[in-house]
Amino acid sequence: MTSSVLSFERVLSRSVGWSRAVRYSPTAKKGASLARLYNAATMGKRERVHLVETSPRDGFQNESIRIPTHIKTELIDRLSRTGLSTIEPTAFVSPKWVPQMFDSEQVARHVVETHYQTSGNSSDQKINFPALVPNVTGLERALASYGGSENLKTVSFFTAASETFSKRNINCSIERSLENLKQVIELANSHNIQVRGYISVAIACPFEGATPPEQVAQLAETLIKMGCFEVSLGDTIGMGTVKTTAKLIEKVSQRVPLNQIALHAHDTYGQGVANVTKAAELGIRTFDSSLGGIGGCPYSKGASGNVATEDLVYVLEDMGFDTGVDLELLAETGDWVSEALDMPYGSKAGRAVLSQLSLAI
Ligand SMILES: CC(C)(COP(=O)([O-])OP(=O)([O-])OC[C@H]1O[C@@H](n2cnc3c(N)ncnc32)[C@H](O)[C@@H]1OP(=O)([O-])[O-])[C@@H](O)C(=O)NCCC(=O)NCCSC(=O)C[C@@](C)(O)CC(=O)[O-]
Repeated sequence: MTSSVLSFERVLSRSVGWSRAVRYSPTAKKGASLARLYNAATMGKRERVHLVETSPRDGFQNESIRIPTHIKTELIDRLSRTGLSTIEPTAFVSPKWVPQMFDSEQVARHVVETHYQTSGNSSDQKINFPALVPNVTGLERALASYGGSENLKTVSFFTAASETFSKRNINCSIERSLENLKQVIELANSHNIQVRGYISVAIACPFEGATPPEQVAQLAETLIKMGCFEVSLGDTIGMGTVKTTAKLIEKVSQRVPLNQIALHAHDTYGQGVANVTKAAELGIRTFDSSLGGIGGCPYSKGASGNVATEDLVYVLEDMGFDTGVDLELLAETGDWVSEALDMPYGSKAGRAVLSQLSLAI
């Protein structure tokens, strides 16, 4: 059965590529179930790329309306069923600075209750839910809300490549933020928690202009030497192009191994997918993204959303990578959250998948 289905799709794939063939065969419903067969048949054979879903945190933090906690938690629950292995649920920053994070404790508690203890669903427990923390106060809050390091496996710390952005975002110099990181790493190490490091404005800063790649490379090396397991390069205002992204990766990879570098692309100038594609060609295998491309940074005027997760799944699968993510479920979730928040659904790939599905009904 499986082989005949696969041979049917093999024919289609000659013209449009495997992943598209299985997804977008003449009957999209059939295509979707064939996609699952294809994924099962090729599991472990395609190189894995790791997507870090940031919509509940990065996506929501910039929204001016106060998003009810139940929408945040339902989004996390829905995302957890799509195959994503890392979902950043919330940030333990000051709600005076980012009012949307008024309910970090409740969101974290929901994650633990639903996905670690009571569900008994082992697949959910494979998901990592890292909390964003700016300092040791944030880490302490995260530890308390997650019920300890048994549940909190990873935290993400953030600093910036420009002094002005650092001051605006976290109210301190880069040097001071590294002192905060030192404290965070000390406490995290004592609990066996791994620390991821974000570097904002890695390509351009809204206040200081283009960021010299060498400056980012040095900072990235410092973060790794201090104990971060990975450094995520944030194109916070989405000004990066294929050219500047490639230059950045070239410089950073001279100091940090490629497997410890992630790209956090924003799509402000419509370059997010192209930049991720380039980075993947250059050997990056971890990408941050946000469902439906929602999001931005409250301290960077005009920074629109992250690159859409749906668009990345579409293009990376077509490049032959295994994202582990079900694009159809993702698109349905994107559609749901857009409706729940009364905003347009921002992923083109997601919209196309949904329209194919509605045609097939
Ligand atoms: C960093 C702080 C907290 C410094 O804020 P501050 O006011 O300079 O902090 P402070 O250390 O002077 O303390 C002042 C008060 O804040 C409290 N405080 C201190 N720390 C915390 C904490 N963790 N949680 C809650 N409260 C905290 C502290 O307890 C004290 O309370 P008070 O005595 O006045 O009642 C503040 O500037 C802040 O929260 N900034 C938020 C920045 C933010 O969330 N930005 C968006 C996320 S980063 C991002 O989106 C970029 C990224 C990662 O996605 C990558 C990219 O795209 O570039």
